[in-house]
Amino acid sequence: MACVLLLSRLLPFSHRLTRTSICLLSLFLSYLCYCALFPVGTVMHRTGDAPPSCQLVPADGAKRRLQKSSLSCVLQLEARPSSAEVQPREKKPEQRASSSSSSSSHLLAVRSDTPSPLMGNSKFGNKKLPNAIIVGVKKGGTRAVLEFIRIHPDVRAAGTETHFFDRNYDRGLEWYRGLMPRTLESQITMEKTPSYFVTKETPRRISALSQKTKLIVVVRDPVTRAISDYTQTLSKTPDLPTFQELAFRNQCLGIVDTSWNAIRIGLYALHLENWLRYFPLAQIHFVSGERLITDPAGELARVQDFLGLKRIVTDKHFYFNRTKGFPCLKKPESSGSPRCLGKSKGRTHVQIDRDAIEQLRDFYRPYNVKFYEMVGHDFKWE
Ligand SMILES: Nc1ncnc2c1ncn2[C@@H]1O[C@H](COP(=O)(O)OS(=O)(=O)O)[C@@H](OP(=O)(O)O)[C@H]1O
Repeated sequence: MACVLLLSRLLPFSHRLTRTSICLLSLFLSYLCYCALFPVGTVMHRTGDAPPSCQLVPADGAKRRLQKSSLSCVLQLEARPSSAEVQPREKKPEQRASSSSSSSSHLLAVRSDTPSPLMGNSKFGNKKLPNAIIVGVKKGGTRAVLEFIRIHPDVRAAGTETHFFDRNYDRGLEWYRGLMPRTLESQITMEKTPSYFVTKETPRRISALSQKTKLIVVVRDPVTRAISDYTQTLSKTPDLPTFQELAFRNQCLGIVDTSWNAIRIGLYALHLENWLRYFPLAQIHFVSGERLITDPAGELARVQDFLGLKRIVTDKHFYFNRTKGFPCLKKPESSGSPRCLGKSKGRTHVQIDRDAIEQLRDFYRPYNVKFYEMVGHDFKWE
């Protein structure tokens, strides 16, 4: 109003203006003063409130989503730690492990073994250290055994290789336990890490934890196993030397390079000696990697017997997938689809010339014979 009075005095021709036009002008000038004193926005929202266009609205009962996703909305919501809906939840150790690409990437869905917090511990059990471990051998068929046995209702398994007893021992038992699924009292906890079989410290460490731990070793013709191992490494490292260059110190003289891991792993008798210093033979079960492919139900029957489980996994659960060339799990009755292991299982092997294969067969023969004697079973790797 002060502005209006001042203006009316300054205007020499005001007398010519009608009362109405002065009123209109004063209203307009009042509006200008008001705008100068209170810029747009200062009175729209209380501090801390999101603009209405950014508020969270319930959708589908449980989930919430942003009504509008403008950048300003996103920034405001990020600054609100209490808003659980927009905070990415921190991954649990087993989830971290599951999502990382491991050497044993597999198509079978890794089960989420951790129940939702709403379920509560009493109903869904506790995380326990494993009662049974598949300790080897690399490329023997360890993933197939684990995925087949874990369809048994009394078995629960860690989805990924923990490497606790070889690479992660310093992390401690609670770290290891944290990787395990929750189990009921009646259920067996399992894990598989194929490198355990050839790691010197592992048998001592497992026996120090529990001498009752049941051990499973999936063995396969060491020559085929070495070629499978090499094929896998080559798929990740294309400029690798040839198989023969790595397998022999001198191929003409038939001198095999036992320092190459792919060769060393196949010396089963030597590795087993180390295990027998800590565990009786009766506590170790050997699965034939070859029969696991031709008769998965038969091999799984023996695994269930060894673990003291009712024979629930039977031939009803398997079918032979011609495209894959391997047995796969049938569609479960409830839902889902048939499940085969992933692309890294059942690769086409690199072609190795017959002479090299014969030389390796000669090299492994005495070790194989010794191994058959030790375990009391002829695996017929000829
Ligand atoms: N049902 C079924 N489906 C696919 N693959 C099967 C199956 N049963 C056994 N196998 C054999 O498993 C071999 C891989 O062994 P692992 O799982 O022990 O490999 S790893 O050490 O975990 O990388 C894999 O070796 P490659 O054939 O050399 O790829 C398979 O021969």
